[in-house]
Amino acid sequence: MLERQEQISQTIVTAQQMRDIEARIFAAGMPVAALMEKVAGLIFRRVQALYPNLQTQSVGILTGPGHNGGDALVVARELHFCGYDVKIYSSFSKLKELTSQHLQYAQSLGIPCYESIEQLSDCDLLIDGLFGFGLERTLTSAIAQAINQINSWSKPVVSIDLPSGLHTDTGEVLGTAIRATHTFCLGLWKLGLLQDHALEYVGKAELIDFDIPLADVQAVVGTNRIHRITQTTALSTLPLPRPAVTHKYKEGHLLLICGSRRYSGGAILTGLGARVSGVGMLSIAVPESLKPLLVAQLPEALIIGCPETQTGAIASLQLPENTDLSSFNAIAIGPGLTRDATPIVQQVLSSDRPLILDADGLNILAQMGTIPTLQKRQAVTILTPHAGEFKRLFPDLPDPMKDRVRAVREAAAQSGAIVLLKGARTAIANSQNSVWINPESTPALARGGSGDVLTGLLSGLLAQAKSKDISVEKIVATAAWWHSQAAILAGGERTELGVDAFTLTNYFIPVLASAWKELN
Ligand SMILES: NC(=O)C1=CN([C@@H]2O[C@H](COP(=O)(O)OP(=O)(O)OC[C@H]3O[C@@H](n4cnc5c(N)ncnc54)[C@H](O)[C@@H]3O)[C@@H](O)[C@H]2O)[C@@H](O)CC1
Ligand SMILES: [K+]
Repeated sequence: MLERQEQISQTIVTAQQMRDIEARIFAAGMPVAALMEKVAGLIFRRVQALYPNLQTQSVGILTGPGHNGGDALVVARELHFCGYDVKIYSSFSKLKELTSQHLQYAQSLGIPCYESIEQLSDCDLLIDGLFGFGLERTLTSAIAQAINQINSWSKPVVSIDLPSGLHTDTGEVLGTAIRATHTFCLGLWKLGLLQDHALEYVGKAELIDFDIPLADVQAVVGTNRIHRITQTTALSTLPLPRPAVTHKYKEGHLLLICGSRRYSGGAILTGLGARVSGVGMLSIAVPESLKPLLVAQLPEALIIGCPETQTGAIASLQLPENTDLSSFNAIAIGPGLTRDATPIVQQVLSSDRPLILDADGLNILAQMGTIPTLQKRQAVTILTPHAGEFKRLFPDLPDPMKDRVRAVREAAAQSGAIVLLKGARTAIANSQNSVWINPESTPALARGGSGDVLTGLLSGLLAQAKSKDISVEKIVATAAWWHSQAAILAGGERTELGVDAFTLTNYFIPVLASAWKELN
């Protein structure tokens, strides 16, 4: 049972995939009306649990022409039988048959039904069943006006499946959309709910599991999956527990190349991010003048002072005796480098080591020509851009502000790299078309330096990967999960204003320790 829940919780689908899954269920013999009854019953019970004192208040039911409206009408009927004061808004002349039957029955019970949204203005709670994954065109005229009117009331709204007006895949607002307090996503997570620009409409999202057979999910989504990162997968990917007998070089040797005289903080934060990963050996190459600062902050790390350019960037990598790039399990380059360190980025790109590029590492790569440069690499490359860096790296690809998942997928396919596109819902793709989305985060992370911490953390985990047979994309996903969970914990204790990047690094181990305790 737990395994089923976990698999359902990891799956994200498009509208077409959801349609195909439902088609299989109906073809196997499940009656459409029975499924609607079952799903709406589950929604009704969640509404009751969320709003236990509503019996004295009134509930407005917004119904559209399709089965999303049908679901809402079943909820209306159940609330009515439980003694709730229910009102229905239905303004469509043509309804799907099942929806029409439910409306007819609701009216026969004496539930009032209105064509004007104004009649619901005194309701205490609204249930949004206008459109679900069947919405296919931009909303206009009367229905768009009704939605705008509803939003202007600022009442609690529970949206069924999706806030009406959102595109199921891109999360784009099609004209206008309901701003929900809660969204009860039905059966499987819809992709649009995990796209950045949908978030201000979705409210608190939860999944209503209605027992979709896993075989149908598997048959439709196959290997071309969009994964929702969960605590379970993240924890199973971490290099824990360690073997009883080991030593520091067996637990990963990481090289960070970062910092300049102008930007020394980036090097410190990347180092602190790597520290919390638990990596066995940490070496940090910085311009010579930064060495004392780094030694003071990270006494356990081997700080490599390198010759500097006139501007204070690293001029050449001067590794210790008996060490070359092949001594490291992973290399990360970028934070605080400045573009004057271009030759160093070129040097590490031509190495055969797993490589993480961030910040100026990405800007330098963009100047070199992202795709042709990366196609020459044999070893794994991970890019961690925000939207602006993404556009510089991949100027010809779809705008990451519009459809982040499509953008990151194409970037990975064309470059062969694993691409982590930062955002409120960070999306990660590999060149085999698989995608991972981090479903929880906090705006507390929107400040300078938090990306440097992520780069350090991710690099430290990647360097330790040798000791466990786990795919690199899962490690990237785990780093994104851990990073945001630490920020959520920090934000909960200190408010969203209290999570500067340095403070953030103190929350990684507490958040992990409590998740690990829960598991064991
Ligand atoms: N098929 C089923 O039995 C199940 C369906 N479910 C519900 O059914 C929903 C999907 O149902 P449907 O496929 O009927 O789709 P929807 O209920 O999302 O709406 C589709 C209807 O809206 C119309 N429409 C689309 N865009 C429009 C626009 N811009 N302006 C005006 N009308 C527009 C379409 O012509 C169609 O009649 C899910 O979101 C979910 O709520 C769930 O209950 C699970 C089971
Ligand atoms: K809806």
